[in-house]
Amino acid sequence: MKAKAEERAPSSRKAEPIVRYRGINKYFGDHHVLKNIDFDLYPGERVAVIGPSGSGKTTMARVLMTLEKPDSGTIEVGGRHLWHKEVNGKLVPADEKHLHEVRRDIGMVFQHFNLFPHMTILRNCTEAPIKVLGLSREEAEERAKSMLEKVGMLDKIDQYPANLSGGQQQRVAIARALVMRPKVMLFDEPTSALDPETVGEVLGVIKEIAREGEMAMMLITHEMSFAREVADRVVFFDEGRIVEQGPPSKIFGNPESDRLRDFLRRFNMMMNGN
Ligand SMILES: Nc1ncnc2c1ncn2[C@@H]1O[C@H](COP(=O)(O)OP(=O)(O)OP(=O)(O)O)[C@@H](O)[C@H]1O
Repeated sequence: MKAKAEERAPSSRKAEPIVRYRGINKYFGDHHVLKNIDFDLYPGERVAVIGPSGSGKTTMARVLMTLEKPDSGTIEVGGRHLWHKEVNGKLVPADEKHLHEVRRDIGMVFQHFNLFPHMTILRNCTEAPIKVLGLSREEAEERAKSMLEKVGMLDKIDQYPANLSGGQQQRVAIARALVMRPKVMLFDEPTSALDPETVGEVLGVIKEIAREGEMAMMLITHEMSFAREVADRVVFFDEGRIVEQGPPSKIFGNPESDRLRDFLRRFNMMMNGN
C-alpha cells in the first residue's frame, strides 16, 4: 500500500525539485499579481494551493504552463530553464521551440474542461500525442484508451463532449492530460464548475492518480477536505505571495498567520451558508 501523503513528503524532499520558481513577478498593467514568488515542487509531491479569490493562484499555474509570461524571475522544470535558454553561460529569452519542449513535462486540467467540441472523446485524447509527441495513430489510441479506462470513460470514446455531463467531461480532460505522461500535473479548481453531484467522481479520479504516486501535482482547490486528504503540503496564497505553507495537519490544525485563520473562518462560514 502507498504511504499516506504526509508520510511520503520527507523522502520526496531529498530529490532535486522538479519545478523551481525563483523571484517570479507578474503584472497585469499596474496590478502586481505575483510578487517575487519562490516555490519548489518535488518529484511525486502533491501540493494544494489555497487562498482567496483573486490572490494569484491561477496565474501561478499559468506561468508554468506558459500561458502567461512572467515579467521577471526564472522557472526551471527538471533542471531546465523554461522561459530562458542558456547561451554561453548567460540566460536569454527562450524561443517558441524551447518553450514547447520544456512544457511537454507539464499537464494542466482547467476549471472549464476545454475539450474540443467537434471531436470525439477518443480524438480529444489522441490529437496531442500524435501532433506533439509524434506517436502513430495506433500508439496514441492505445494510450488514450488506457487512460480513458483509468478515469472510467472507456465506454464513451465515440461520443462528443456535449453529450457528457460536466463531471464526465472533466474526467476526459484528465485522461487527455495523462496521455502526454507529464511529470507534473496542474489542476486549477477542477471541480468548481461542476454540479455538486458530479464533484465526487472527479475528486475520486484525482485521488486515485495521487495514490499512484508517480507525478508531482499542484492542486488549486477550494475543497479543503480534499486538500487535507491528498496533499503532502498546503500552500496558502494571498495578495500575490505565499503567506504560509506546511503539511495539512499544521496548516488546517493550527494556522499561524492571521490572514490564513481569517480565510479559513470566512471559507467555513461560506460553506455553512452563513
Ligand atoms: N489576463 C488578465 N488580465 C488582467 N488581469 C488579470 C488577468 N488574469 C488575471 N488577472 C487578475 O489577476 C488577479 C489574480 O488572478 P488569478 O486568476 O490568478 O487569481 P486566483 O487566486 O486564481 O482567483 P480565483 O480563486 O478567483 O480563481 C485578479 O485580480 C485577476 O483579475
